[in-house]
Order: sequence, then structure tokens, then C-alpha cells
Amino acid sequence: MFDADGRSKPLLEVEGLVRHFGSAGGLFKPARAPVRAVDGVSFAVMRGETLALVGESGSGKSTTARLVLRLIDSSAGRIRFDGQDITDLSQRALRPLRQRMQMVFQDPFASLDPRLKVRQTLEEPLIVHGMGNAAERRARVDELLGLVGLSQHHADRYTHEFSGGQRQRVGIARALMLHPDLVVCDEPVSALDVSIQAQVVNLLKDLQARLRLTYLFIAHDLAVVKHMADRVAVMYLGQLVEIAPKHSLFANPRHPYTRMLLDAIPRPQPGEPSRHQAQAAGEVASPASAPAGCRFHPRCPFAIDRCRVEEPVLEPTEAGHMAACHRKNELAPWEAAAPAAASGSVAALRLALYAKRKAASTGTV
Ligand SMILES: Nc1ncnc2c1ncn2[C@@H]1O[C@H](COP(=O)(O)OP(=O)(O)OP(=O)(O)O)[C@@H](O)[C@H]1O
Repeated sequence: MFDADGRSKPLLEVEGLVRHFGSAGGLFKPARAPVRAVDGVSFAVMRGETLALVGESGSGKSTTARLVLRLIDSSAGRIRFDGQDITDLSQRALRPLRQRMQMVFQDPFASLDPRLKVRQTLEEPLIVHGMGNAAERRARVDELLGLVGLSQHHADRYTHEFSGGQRQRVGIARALMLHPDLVVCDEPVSALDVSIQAQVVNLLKDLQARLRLTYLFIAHDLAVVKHMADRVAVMYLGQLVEIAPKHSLFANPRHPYTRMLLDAIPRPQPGEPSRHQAQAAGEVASPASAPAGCRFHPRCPFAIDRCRVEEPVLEPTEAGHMAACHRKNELAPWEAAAPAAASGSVAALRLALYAKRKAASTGTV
């Protein structure tokens, strides 16, 4: 888990990852602009940590997840798992590594076969990988049921007899059957009732500590991210715009997009459950027609001419914190919007006023 100097080592490293979807056209089919779903994404996930990937719908989170698990091929870039470059490994060569990389899906209803009983569902990965005899598989299923808070009598039921929360527990147990190191959780609680979400999030945290799991955790819900993550990576139109330790990101977001996401968090009324969806003000462009320069510039209250032509790169702002914004050092210190003023546009206005003041005082803009 740690190197000789006591530093945590990356379990997963992704460098310049690209995946474009699209058609080159044909005899009767016009060529379409490729969808640049993931466009030059680099990050590392350290052993035992949770890196959360957040961003609005269509920003490329699920495609990134599928790429790192080699469920789909990349157009460019490298993926290293536990120090081994797996980018071009054949499916056969990947097989032993697959056990160590598992996924928990958003929809426990769709990801489990309704024709199978829970025991069969959980045994299946062991059988596919030729692991254990019948007695050993039975014991492993019982062990996993206990770990996820279900009991042995659940094993002989069909998953359609279960609630959403119980089904997700089965989905988690299935992902853990083969003793994985990395678990990619793709919106693991967003299909569940709010009242159940916290239980499943706590279960995932508990399992991480017990089994020393590493999570790549995809979520819309910033409240869940705040609870789960060690570090947070923010995606916008196929690119990372900010990556930082959780406390640094929530305390001092450096990208205007991250600030808009945080400011767009609706404050619940007393007694009302909170739903902190990542949704900033303004329209997201399509990844098939991403704007030139900074992709966020059409929605950014700080955009200047440079932002319209020059793509910003991720650069360090403080320890472990990186942001891709030409104006990251000009933003006012972050201060979350007061509940009454919680809207993206109010925050944007406040930031814009600060930028204007700063520009006037420095004469730089
Ligand atoms: N197989 C595909 N063919 C064509 N376009 C695709 C394909 N898969 C994803 N895309 C497109 O790639 C972009 C990124 O999609 P992706 O599902 O990765 O985003 P996301 O951030 O996970 O969104 P959501 O939160 O809605 O799942 C979207 O514009 C999507 O329509």
C-alpha cells in the first residue's frame, strides 16, 4: 500500500485518456462530428483512497469509468493498473486483472439477472473464474452476505423480491466476490430512495476500511461526494477542469465551473431531504461541438478574449490542488452562498464584480 518512504502509491493511473464516438460516414450517411466524450483526461487514484468524479450529465464520467476498466477501448492515452500498462492488453491477458477491478452500477434493478437467486448471482463470478469448490463458494457467498448486511436466508430469494437498497447490497456483494482492489462505483446510490442512500454510502465506507478498497466514485450528488471522497475531480465536456483534496475543493474551489456547481446546491427546507445535484446555471454544450478555447467560456462570467481562443491546462494552485482556468488566481476567496442567495447566477455576479474590481485596480484586463 505504501512505498519505502511511506508514501501511498497509485493503484490506477490514467494519462491523456481520449475516447471519441462518431461515424466517419458512408455512402448514404453523412459524416458526423465525433462526440469527444473524454478528451485528454489524466489522474491517479492512490491505494486505499476514494477519488470522486463529478460533473453534469454528459461530461464523460461514465465513459471514463468504462475506459479505465477496459470495457471499451480508448482512442488515445494510457491506463496503468498497479504499475502495469493495461491500455493494449488483450481481453485474455486482462482476465486475471479483471478480478481486481470491479464495478458497482447505478441501477441495481438492471444490473442483476431477475431469473437468478441471490446465491447464484453471487456465485457466478467465482464459477466464471474457476474459483473454489461448491462448499467454498457457498461459504464465500455467506461471508459476503454478512459483510453487506444481509443474512443467509436472503440467498435463496430472487432479487426482484428485494427493495432497492437490498438489491444494491447484492450488487456490492457481487462486485466484492473476487477480492478486488479497485471498485468503480458509477452513481451507486442515485437510483435509491434518499432515506436509503446514507445506509449504502456508509456501507461502502465501512467496506473500504475493512477490505482496503480503492474507489473511483462517480456521483452527481455533492453531499454524497463530500461524505465519501478523499479527492475530487471535476469534469466538464470531456475534460478535467479541477482536481483537489476534498477539503481544499469544497473550501476553496478555483474553477468558476466548480463554484457554480457548489453554488447551485439547493439548500433544503427544514425537515426536507437534501438533494445536492451537480447542475450549474446555463446550457451545457454538446461534446460534439465543444467551444474553442476554454470549453466553459460561454457559461463563464469571467471569460475574456484569451478564454475564447486558448485552451487552459490543469496547473497547480496549492498543494495537491490543480485547476484549468486562465483566471484561477484572480477569483475572490471562496465563500459559499448564503442559503437565501443560493443560485448560480448570484454567485456568478458576485465573482464577476470582484473580477472587475481587481481588473480596475491592476489594470490587467
Ligand atoms: N456509445 C456511445 N456512442 C455515442 N456517444 C456516446 C456513447 N456513450 C456516451 N456517449 C456520449 O458521450 C458523452 C459523455 O457521456 P457519459 O455517459 O460518459 O457522460 P456522464 O458524465 O457519465 O453523464 P451521465 O451522468 O448522464 O451518465 C455524452 O454526450 C454521451 O451522449
